[in-house]
Amino acid sequence: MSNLSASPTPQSSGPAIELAGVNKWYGEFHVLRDINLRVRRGEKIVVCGPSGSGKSTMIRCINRLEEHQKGRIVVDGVELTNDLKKIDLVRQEVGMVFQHFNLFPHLTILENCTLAPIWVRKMPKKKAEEVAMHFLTRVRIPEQANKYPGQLSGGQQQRVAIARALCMRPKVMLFDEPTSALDPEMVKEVLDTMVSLANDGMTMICVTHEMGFARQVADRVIFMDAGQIVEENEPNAFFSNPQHERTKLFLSQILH
Ligand SMILES: Nc1ncnc2c1ncn2[C@@H]1O[C@H](COP(=O)(O)OP(=O)(O)OP(=O)(O)O)[C@@H](O)[C@H]1O
Repeated sequence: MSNLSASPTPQSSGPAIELAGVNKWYGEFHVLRDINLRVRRGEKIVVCGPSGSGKSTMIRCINRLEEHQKGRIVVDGVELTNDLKKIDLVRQEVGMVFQHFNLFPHLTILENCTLAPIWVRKMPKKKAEEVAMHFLTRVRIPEQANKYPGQLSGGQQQRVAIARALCMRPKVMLFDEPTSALDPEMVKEVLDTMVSLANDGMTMICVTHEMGFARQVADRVIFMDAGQIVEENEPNAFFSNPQHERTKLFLSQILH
């Protein structure tokens, strides 16, 4: 199993993800306004901003859980269009971890992890189980493999969700507030797992208000407000010298 690092070898050069002039409306509501973002391979981006600023919508557009109406989104060289084959392909390349884990409650932890590799990647069951056990070990819960999600703590369930995403061998991992539904004592165990993925070279976009995590792993912190990227910078400069009044206000609220 030594070839199963969390981060697969990139297949091509160029940015891992590119958003160019991306706009999205929910009905009349203009939720994303001209988003431009290039994410390098191996780069770690932390996205923060007030509630309702469009953070989740932006990352949900990247794996096509939401559809943008204007602009371009390119993932690993493939532009997202309405071509279903391309969408399937992109979903396989982009792992997503949600706030509320989204595990299947009636499947065991092992079955949660092997479902997509078997049905989508057409991996033989035995191999899928071997891969699943590798990643459950990677997130330090191999002994939970035969339990059901309801038998695990929130922190353990979120680590299963991370392992499940890794089993698809994604090139990019998207995290949408992965710790905000957890009790404080479980936050650290999930953040530690994310730090270890970051150290392994995984390309990551994380919507989170865990600013300690941002300081520790982010190459760039992005601040969104009212559907726009208002400010971005490397963490030291972002935290010590925010430029926009909106960013200053936000940081003063969450850092105290
Ligand atoms: N499916 C939807 N239909 C209509 N409006 C939506 C939909 N999803 C989100 N919105 C609205 O779009 C705006 C942006 O939502 P989004 O969830 O992207 O923000 P966010 O920055 O991630 O917020 P939070 O930090 O609270 O999760 C919000 O005003 C929200 O109410």
